[in-house]
Order: sequence, then C-alpha cells, then structure tokens
Amino acid sequence: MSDASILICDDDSAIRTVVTQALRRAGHRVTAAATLAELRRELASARPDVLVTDVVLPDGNGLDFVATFTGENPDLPVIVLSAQNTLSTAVRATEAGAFDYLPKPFDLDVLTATVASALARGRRLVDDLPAAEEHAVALIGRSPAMQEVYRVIARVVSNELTVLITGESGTGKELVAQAIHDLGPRRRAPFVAINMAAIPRELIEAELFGHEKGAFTGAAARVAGKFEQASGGTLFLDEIGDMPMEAQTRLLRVLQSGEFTTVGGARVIRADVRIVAATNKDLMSQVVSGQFREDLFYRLNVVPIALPSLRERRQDIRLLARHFLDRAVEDGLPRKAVSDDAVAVLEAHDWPGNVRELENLMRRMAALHRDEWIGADAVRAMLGEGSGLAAPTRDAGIEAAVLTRLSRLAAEEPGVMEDGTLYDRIIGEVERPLIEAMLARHGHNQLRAARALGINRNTLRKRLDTLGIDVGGRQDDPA
Ligand SMILES: Nc1ncnc2c1ncn2[C@@H]1O[C@H](COP(=O)(O)OP(=O)(O)OP(=O)(O)O)[C@@H](O)[C@H]1O
Repeated sequence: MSDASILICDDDSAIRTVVTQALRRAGHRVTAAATLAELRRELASARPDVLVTDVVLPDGNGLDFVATFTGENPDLPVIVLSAQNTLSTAVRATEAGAFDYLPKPFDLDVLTATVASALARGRRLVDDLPAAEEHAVALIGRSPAMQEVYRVIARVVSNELTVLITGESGTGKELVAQAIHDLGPRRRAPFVAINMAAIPRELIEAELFGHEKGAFTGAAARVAGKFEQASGGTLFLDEIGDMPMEAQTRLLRVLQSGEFTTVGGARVIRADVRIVAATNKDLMSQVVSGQFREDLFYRLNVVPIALPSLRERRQDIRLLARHFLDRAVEDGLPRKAVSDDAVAVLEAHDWPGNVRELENLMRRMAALHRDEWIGADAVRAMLGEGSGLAAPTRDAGIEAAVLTRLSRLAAEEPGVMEDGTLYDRIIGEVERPLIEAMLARHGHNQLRAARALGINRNTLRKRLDTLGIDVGGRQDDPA
C-alpha cells in the first residue's frame, strides 16, 4: 500500500471505474467524482496527493478549474486527461499548471506511471508559465505520434532548454520550432531561422555571428549576425547536420560560454537566444563517422523531438487535407472538398515529401481543379503528374511560391486562369529576379551575365527591355 490518495474526476463512468481499479492495483487509495461540483466537495473534505481530471465536464471546464486550483495549491500535482487532442489543449493544460497531460485514449500503465512520478516529485512540473494566449501556429494532427510531440512541446515552451528536432524533410520541423517560440516567454522577440545547407560553407560563421567592416573581401560594412538579430528571441538552426566542422567548434564555444565575437572583431557580445536546431540526417551516425562533434550533439540534443513521417500518421491525412483546402480559401480561392474515396487515395500514398508534399498537392487542387468536389480520380491524376514533386531536383519552395502566386492571381483577377496570359506573367516574374541576381553577381556586365545564364547577349538585352529592368546606364563592358 503506497498510502497515497488519488482523486479522479471524469464524467465517463467506464473511465472512472477502470482508472480506479488500476490505481488501486498500484496500491493507492482512490476517490472518484463525476462533476466539478462533486470534485469541489471532495477537495473540501480531504486533500488528495494527486488529482486526475478530465477537461470537458457536465458542469464546466476542467482546465479552467485546474488553472484556479493550482494557483491556490501549487504543491498538489494535477494530471489532465483530454479527448481534445490538439497542441493547444496540451499547452493550455501545462499553462494551467498541470503536472502532465494525457490524451485520450490513454494507456492505463502510462497513467499509473505518471501518477507515480507526480507522487515522487510532489509539485508542479512547470512554473512561471506565460498567461494562456491564443496562438497562430497551427500544428495539425491528432495521431498518437503527434500527441507525443505536443506533450514534449508543452513541456519545453516555458523553459530555455535546447531542443533538437529530427524528422524527414517536410515533416514540420520548422513549424514545431516556430510553435515553441510563439508559445513561450520569448514570443514577442524575433524568431530567426538560418539554414546551414543553403549558405556557402565559408559564409556560415559570418552569417551566424556577424562581421566587422573589412573582415573579408566584400565586407563593406559591419553586419549583425543571426545571433544578434535573434537577441531576446529564438534562433532556429536548420539542417544543423550540414554545419562545417569549424563552425561547429565555434558554435559549441558560444553555447558553453554564452558569448561570441563577430568575425574580424574583438568585441564580445552576450548571446541571448534560445536555440532550437533541426536536422533530417541521423546526427548520431554523423558523430560516429566524425562529421559532427559529439560534444555539440549532446549540447543540442537536450530535449529531442522526433517528428513522425506522414506515412507513420496516415490517420492525420484527412485533417491535414481539409486544413490546406481551408487555407486556400483564406487565400481567396473557391472552397473545395475532398470525397471519402479521394481521402482513401491520399491515405494510401506514401508521401516521400511528407506534409509539404500533401500541402502542395492540395494547393494545386485548390488552384486548378474545376469542380467543388475533389474525387479519387482527380487525386490519382494529380498525384501522377506531381510524382516528381518530392524529387530532390525539384525545389518545393519554388513550387509553393508559384502555387501561392497562382492562387493570389486567381483571387484578384477572375478569369485569369483561362485568359491565356499566365505563361508570360508567371515566367516573367521568375525571370526578373533571376536576371537581376546574375547581373548583380557579374558586376552588371551584361555579356558575362548572359554567358552565365546560357543565353545570347541580344536575348538578354531584349528581356531587360521587356521586363523594364533598370541597368543604370550600364552597357556590356568588354568581357
Ligand atoms: N503538422 C502540421 N500541420 C500543418 N502544417 C504542417 C504540419 N507539418 C508541416 N506542415 C506544413 O508543411 C510544410 C513543411 O513544413 P516545414 O517547413 O516545417 O518542414 P521541415 O521538416 O522543416 O522541412 P525541411 O526539412 O525540408 O526544412 C510547411 O508549409 C508547413 O506549414
């Protein structure tokens, strides 16, 4: 007999019975309540060692009760059970001061273990949480795998622990990092992301720590690095597995000392950022092969969050598909709906590009499908056409940008999807930044820019004219 007393409140009598039996088997004394009123009566007559409560009760909301109750009884651990399996319930439960949150259906062994650890600690897990606030980050998914992700997020939002998010490309690593920022006390300061794979290796340190004027060829002025830009907020180190060794060493030093110096500078700056890192690589095997510093790995991997692939949470596909169609409506596209057999096709697909691939597909459907109802054949056809979507040579960012642009155009100009101008308009919009970038890279020398682009100099001149790109009076200097 543990001699601990547990009070359980749930309006479902089957849950009350099984929980009571399981906790009694574990040696505890158990009292049960079916409503908030009964719960209040029980609490007034005797103080339990742990309170376990449901959220939706016939006479009120369990979470509101927990928030007030834990404020007055900070030492009594509360475990919240809920069937509303969203990130916001997990976070609200933690914000309300709950010791832990268990999504329904839960495993009785897990509940028993959670009660045991609540008894061992005898206090709330999280202190000083920010006031509950509606947040913009929509992480969709109710699968058990996502529930686990929400629980970890809810536990880390209020502290400064470094988080390492792993998962295949497109599983939502950046979205999770953003959620951790948006829900935590640093949310009013910037969230700054840097992608190690997208920056030339030799520039990574300057990007991270900033550089002084003249630190290297081309450093015309002092530039603040991402650490400074994110000051007070969160720094998201994306694709951390691609970080070169020297930069890893420097990052480790910063994490150890909490200070850094800019490239070429003697100035010491205090690093005031929360670090969230992400990778789609197996960092541990990179450690083994000597490509990643072991000490840095352990510094980053304080709280690991492993995001499931979409294949591992197929039950979320329907919700996600609807979510992306709703988002398309917000972008001004007509409302579309997926039929059940279309959902079955979506659920059977393997999604190598994960949620990003599904998001792109739904955007394409919203922008291009003619009927309001999206059936199985339309999905099959679109999946067939888009089968190259996740191919490494195709940039999902460009795909998404083009589809977003198409959506906006469709919303702003009815008829544009049929009026025969789309090719020139969209290609023109992509062409302009491409040409401008190559001109800038080649010092506005048109001949060299044309060569680099692989087009004829006259073609380039014509395109500059048509697109109205200002060449600042420069012509093509001799190459
Ligand atoms: N659970 C989710 N709910 C809603 N949208 C999601 C979810 N997961 C991912 N997305 C969406 O899918 C797209 C890809 O997500 P994100 O960029 O966060 O993935 P990632 O894992 O960081 O990818 P990469 O490794 O390629 O950088 C984004 O547009 C994001 O909003």
